[in-house]
Amino acid sequence: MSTEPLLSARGLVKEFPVAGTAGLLRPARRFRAVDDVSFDLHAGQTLALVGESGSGKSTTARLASRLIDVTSGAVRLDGRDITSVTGAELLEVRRQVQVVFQDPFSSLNPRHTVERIVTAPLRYQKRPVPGGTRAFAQGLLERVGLDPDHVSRFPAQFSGGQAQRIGIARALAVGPRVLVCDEAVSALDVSVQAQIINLLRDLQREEGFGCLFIAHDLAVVRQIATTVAVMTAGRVVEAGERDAVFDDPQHEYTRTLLAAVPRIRPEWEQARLRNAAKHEAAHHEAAEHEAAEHDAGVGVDRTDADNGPSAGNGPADEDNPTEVTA
Ligand SMILES: Nc1ncnc2c1ncn2[C@@H]1O[C@H](COP(=O)(O)OP(=O)(O)OP(=O)(O)O)[C@@H](O)[C@H]1O
Repeated sequence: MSTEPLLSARGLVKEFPVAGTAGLLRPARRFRAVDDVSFDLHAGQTLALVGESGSGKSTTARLASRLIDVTSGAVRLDGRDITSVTGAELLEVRRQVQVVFQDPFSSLNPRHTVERIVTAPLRYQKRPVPGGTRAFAQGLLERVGLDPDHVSRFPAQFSGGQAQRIGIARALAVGPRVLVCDEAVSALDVSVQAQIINLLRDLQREEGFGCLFIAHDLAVVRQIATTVAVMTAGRVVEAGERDAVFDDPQHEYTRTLLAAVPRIRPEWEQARLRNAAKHEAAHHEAAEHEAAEHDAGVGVDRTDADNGPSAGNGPADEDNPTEVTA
């Protein structure tokens, strides 16, 4: 790859204090969750971080998006170290690097309309909403394949897949250059996962963002990744082009990980997937029905949607209740 990376990490280390180890004479012990991780992400490409639970993928993603601070190492956006920027510069990093979380429902405020949710990043960024909040929100919904007339609905009126589309719409609102998807399809049924992956691929083609895609499911990674970094115990043990890693794994751990993936889904799992797809369709229908009744009978109070105190979707934002800072 000859072009400069959009986002790069060099020697990332993150240590957390180990609870209950400090005493009067003993300093707190520290656990190294990320240990000397480096990677490059290029515009228009998807780098997947894979590995078993606890291998340090999410912590790496959080370091790369400045949701938590590094213990040491550097994260560069367009060649510029962002690990210690503050104020307006950090705000700009937050605009350029947006995150889509695993559980769409817990990352969307249930008391806010979709219109308010997807435009929150603009308020956080203190930017005007081009063309007015409603029209802008409708445009975002269209871009992620949702009905623009549903802007006044609440998260509970959507299925899991639709809710994740809302999370993606919110991330797109401020024109990010990097989209960090932290297990963004893991909570969804497999048929819905495929739809969201297609959506992400289409959006990436249109917008050219780089995508840091965190997943433990290798079948999902194979569908979306350009390059893959395999993590275990906080370290990257193998990295390279997707097909090279999948077809000719060099590290023993990668081989073990790949061997654990069933190549052909057994009949019982195919049946489960068919049922899950049916359930999702039924949920859609029920949600549609409920929403139609709601739209017809209940006035939606949007008085605080556009005028409230500067809401946003930064790490401590009310629209992102699951986000944490260390
Ligand atoms: N805030 C924290 N304080 C202490 N330990 C943490 C913290 N965040 C993560 N860890 C630990 O760091 C290690 C890596 O966690 P991380 O969530 O990055 O792994 P992961 O590969 O994303 O796994 P999963 O898919 O289960 O989230 C784990 O052992 C985890 O318990």
